[in-house]
Amino acid sequence: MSKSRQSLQPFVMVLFGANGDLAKRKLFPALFSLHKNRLLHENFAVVGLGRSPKDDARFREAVRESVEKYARTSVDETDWEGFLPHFSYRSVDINNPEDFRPLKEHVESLEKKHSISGNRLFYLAIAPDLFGNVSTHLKASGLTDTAGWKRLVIEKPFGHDHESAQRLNNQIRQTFQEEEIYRIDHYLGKEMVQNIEVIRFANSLFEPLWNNRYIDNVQITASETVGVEERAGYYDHAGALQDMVQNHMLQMVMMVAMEPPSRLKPEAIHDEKVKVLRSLRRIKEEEVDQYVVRGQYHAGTVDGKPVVSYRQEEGVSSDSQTETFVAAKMYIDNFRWSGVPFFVRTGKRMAQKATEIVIQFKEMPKNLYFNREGDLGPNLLVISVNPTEGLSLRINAKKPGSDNDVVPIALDFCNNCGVDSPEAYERLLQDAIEGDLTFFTRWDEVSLAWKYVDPIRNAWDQTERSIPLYKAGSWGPKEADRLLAQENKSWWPVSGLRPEGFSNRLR
Ligand SMILES: NC(=O)C1=CN([C@@H]2O[C@H](COP(=O)(O)OP(=O)(O)OC[C@H]3O[C@@H](n4cnc5c(N)ncnc54)[C@H](OP(=O)(O)O)[C@@H]3O)[C@@H](O)[C@H]2O)C=CC1
Ligand SMILES: O=C1O[C@H](COP(=O)(O)O)[C@@H](O)[C@H](O)[C@H]1O
Repeated sequence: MSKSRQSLQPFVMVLFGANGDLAKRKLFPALFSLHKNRLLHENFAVVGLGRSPKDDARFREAVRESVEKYARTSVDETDWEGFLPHFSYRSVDINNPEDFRPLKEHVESLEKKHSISGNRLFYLAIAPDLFGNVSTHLKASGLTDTAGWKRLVIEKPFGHDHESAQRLNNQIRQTFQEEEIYRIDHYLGKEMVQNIEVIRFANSLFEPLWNNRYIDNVQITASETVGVEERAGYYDHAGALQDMVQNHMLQMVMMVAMEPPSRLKPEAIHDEKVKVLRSLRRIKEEEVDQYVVRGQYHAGTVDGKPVVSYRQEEGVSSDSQTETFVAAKMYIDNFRWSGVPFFVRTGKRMAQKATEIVIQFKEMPKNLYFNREGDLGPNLLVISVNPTEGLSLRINAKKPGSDNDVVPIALDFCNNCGVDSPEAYERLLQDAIEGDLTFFTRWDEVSLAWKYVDPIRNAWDQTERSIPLYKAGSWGPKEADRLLAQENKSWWPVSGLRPEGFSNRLR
């Protein structure tokens, strides 16, 4: 976030879904942080839209409450004066094209009032079945005919399979060009996910080793302790494959595996990411069991508290076969990665909340040294994404005072110890306002990601076998361990690098 305020642009944000959970928990606090850190132009306006009738004063009150509850930055009484007057509210039914005409008049009046020269950011924080209609009505009403720029920020899920995603894309492309579409994957707004490229391409130490000659396997975990929460209506149809693998997990795979881009420009970066997906081995329906494992949590204990099974959660069907856990073995069949398995796993109600990437390097060609257990442990590079952000390089060294007793030591770096990193939504909102597409997903990425997951979904939909269960509070079903055991490997325990664990002490 090194932009100077002079380079910032005035804009109107037209926020569909302004009474919703996402707006409340993420978007208003993100706007507040950007404003407080002087990262928004003084001339900006946000028009919140929802079905519920509300006046501007009530809406500003709701914005204020959400900022007070969820903002990461401190809030002073004096902050409101310069912030809340930028917000207004209109009641709009997205399914009623007539409602878009008064909206257009309102946006034009805001532009006049705040001296904004037509830059319009349309943000869809609404249910996915409304995405297409909004885009169509925006065009028909003339809201997208503007003297400045127009951009569409669209939340996930982008379709529920390749066909529906293609349909949605065709529909929004009637109104917006590809370079005007900002498809959100909030993992790309995370500090350490963005850092992967820097770690790889700014260190001569790593890049020569970043290939199948030196890397044995890659493991990516995104584990959560929460269950389905209040989202059963969506989740019981989506499952972890659609909710996490099609987007966040594959995005992390792409960041680890991509070739260096020719320039640090969105097109060049997206081109390299897409090449990874093109080389990603597609799994045929009949091969799914070889490569992918699913699971569903049953009752157990998480963080010391008893929790119910997935099927007992409110809104979940009592015989649901929806997966709340997925583990997959992926191969990227190109020169760099041929033969290196990428193991990914994600699940709800697991033992610990952690997103972590482990790069396991190959063993030495010949071991001169041994540790107490026998062979030396491999070198590991652990990129901790969430909740602690950091890096840990595990190497072997002589135990102080011993002859040749070798112990693993960790060279640790903590990115967010004592400092707060910006929230993913802050970064992404700022990028969308500034027109930087780098950390949004391009259509060909989304399309190829669906082509990877669709056969898996089809195989699971057709199987008569019941879904394997795992105990809430565990690391998932046993089958996930077998996926690695077939390759003579095992999951590294999630280190969940904690602030107090950061030191280059002997482990
Ligand atoms: N919540 C989260 O943490 C995350 C959400 N997302 C995605 O963000 C999007 C929004 O999610 P979320 O905020 O949880 O959803 P909510 O259900 O909480 O909010 C949806 C909003 O849409 C409005 N709305 C519904 N129907 C209409 C309509 N016909 N016309 C106008 N407005 C309408 C509602 O307005 P009103 O209340 O006035 O009827 C409500 O404010 C979804 O695509 C979701 O998948 C993605 C990642 C995380
Ligand atoms: O997109 C989603 O991500 C969250 C997990 O995000 P994180 O930033 O907390 O790791 C997940 O809970 C949710 O089901 C999914 O839709």
